[in-house]
Amino acid sequence: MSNKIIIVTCAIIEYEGKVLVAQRSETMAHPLQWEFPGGKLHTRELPEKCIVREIMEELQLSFSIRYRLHSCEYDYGHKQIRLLPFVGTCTHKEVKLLEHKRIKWLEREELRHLDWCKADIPVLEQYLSTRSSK
Ligand SMILES: Nc1nc2c([nH]c(=O)n2[C@H]2C[C@H](O)[C@@H](COP(=O)(O)OP(=O)(O)OP(=O)(O)O)O2)c(=O)[nH]1
Repeated sequence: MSNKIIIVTCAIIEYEGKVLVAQRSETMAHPLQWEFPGGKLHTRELPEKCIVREIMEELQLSFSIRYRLHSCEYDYGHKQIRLLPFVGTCTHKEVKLLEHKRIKWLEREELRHLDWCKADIPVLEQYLSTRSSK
């Protein structure tokens, strides 16, 4: 059990009916696992600003938020993460990979087949259960 909570924003980016997923590189924490891209909230930063900044910094994509999902906490033992998920879109699908190993655009039925970071599983389930009603 860890008492240090790291606040992390993440983006579920939808474009032409597909969803962007990103594979963490060998040198990152959770190497080669899949995630919704994003990053740590800076001091006094609004989560909405953070996620737009991170998606530009990591993928050179301009992210527009459509709605938020509930935050999800996960305890990795040595660190505790609170993920703040945002669902939105972007203006094109070509990315520049500045941190990740690769990305994929997947149908939502394909999303469960990946080796996800553990903290992302409840975010994914929440997204799959709410998306069709939005
Ligand atoms: N971005 C992101 N991080 C996640 C997800 N799931 C998950 O467990 N994490 C963890 C991995 C890291 O421990 C932490 C986020 O760190 P990061 O390395 O992506 O964030 P960052 O770009 O702001 O980090 P830094 O290199 O600037 O310190 O949250 C996710 O879906 N997206």
